[in-house]
Amino acid sequence: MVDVSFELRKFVSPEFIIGVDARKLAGRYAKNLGASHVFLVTGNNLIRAGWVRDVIESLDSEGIRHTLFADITPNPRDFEVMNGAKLYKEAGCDAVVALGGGSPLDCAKGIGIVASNDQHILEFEGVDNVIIPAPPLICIPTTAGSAADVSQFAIITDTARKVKIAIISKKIVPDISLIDPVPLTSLTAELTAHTGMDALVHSIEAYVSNASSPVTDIQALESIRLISAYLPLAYHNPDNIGYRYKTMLGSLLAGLAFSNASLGAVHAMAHSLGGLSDLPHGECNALLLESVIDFNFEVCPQRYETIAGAMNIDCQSHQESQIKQMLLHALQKLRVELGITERLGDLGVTRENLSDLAKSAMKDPCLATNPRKPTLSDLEKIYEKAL
Ligand SMILES: NC(=O)c1ccc[n+]([C@@H]2O[C@H](COP(=O)([O-])OP(=O)(O)OC[C@H]3O[C@@H](n4cnc5c(N)ncnc54)[C@H](O)[C@@H]3O)[C@@H](O)[C@H]2O)c1
Ligand SMILES: [Fe+2]
Repeated sequence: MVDVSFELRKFVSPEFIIGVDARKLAGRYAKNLGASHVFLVTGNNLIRAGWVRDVIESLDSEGIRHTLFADITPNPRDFEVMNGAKLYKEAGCDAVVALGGGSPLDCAKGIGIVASNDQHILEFEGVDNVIIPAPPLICIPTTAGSAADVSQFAIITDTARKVKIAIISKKIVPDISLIDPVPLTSLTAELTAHTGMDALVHSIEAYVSNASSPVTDIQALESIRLISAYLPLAYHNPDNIGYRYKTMLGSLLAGLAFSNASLGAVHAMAHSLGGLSDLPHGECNALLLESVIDFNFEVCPQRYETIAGAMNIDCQSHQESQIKQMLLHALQKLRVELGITERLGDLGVTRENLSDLAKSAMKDPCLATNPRKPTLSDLEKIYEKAL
């Protein structure tokens, strides 16, 4: 039998440029992609912080027109994508540039596929349901979190069903990602914490995923090392570009890992929570992570021990049960240091919500790669532990 590590595997990633001021290359890369009129998808905080102005100046300097679209909320909604696609067509755009956290980036991915396929965004739910490629897409992430700029995922809220759907397709991998640590300096401490924990959960879930591979393992472990060491430093020193760069690098590596190894129960359950109660995605992940590890640990203790090692926890000569407690304790300490101390109950989730939350998490495609297969009642219990 062939060792599972030698099996043929395929990986997708966009072309990416990483470094200080990468955002200012938007015009040059849009020109390389043949753009003449860019649809610029972003959010109001990014306009206020001045990052959008930098991108517009860069487009102007190459003689590229733009139409601005910033009518987007966190946990982007289906109708926001549809409105954007309508405006894209009416304005006669031929490329998309997205600047923001995961929400504008995912919305931009959605706008692209709706515009090229003339379908409703919710029809693309699931794996490989995009037929016609989207127009050229350049992404500029402003959080060290979602890594939507390198992933083959887009997460959109189905407002009728109150769930977040996952669209997973090679056709929504951006063409270019311009990864710049500078925009991270306008993140509040709370956003730094939430988005950074999202990135850490990406790498942990990719590493224990049952679709992990030697390539994604290297990316995930280095990402865990970088984020656990530098996220607290960036949180306490928000203007330090060096620390911001390390968290951005950690987020990029996590993105490459999870885009190709997929995620797990934390994300399935966080999508369900975000759809029902519109809570910040990273915060949902942070509040569920320890309970999910408590559930998963027994099926892959070695993997979790390696994660603990990457977090600089000295596990040598400890038994499995002790290692589990040491890892959970270190994650709790990190979460508290980052000011994430509330519980799901404090955020308005009630016992009556648990059954619906568990039902919709059961249907999320991220659950398929969780190392331990949960039942509906397992998921309810995990939510309950975090309540
Ligand atoms: N596509 C994927 O692969 C993927 C992966 C993980 C999460 N997601 C999705 O991404 C979304 C979360 O994205 P996110 O956590 O990056 O945040 P976000 O885009 O939802 O933004 C959250 C808040 O941060 C603000 N913000 C973002 N960058 C800022 C900056 N540099 N300065 C000041 N304010 C800033 C935004 O204006 C917003 O108010 C969720 O919908 C989640 O489901 C997608
Ligand atoms: Fe995420």
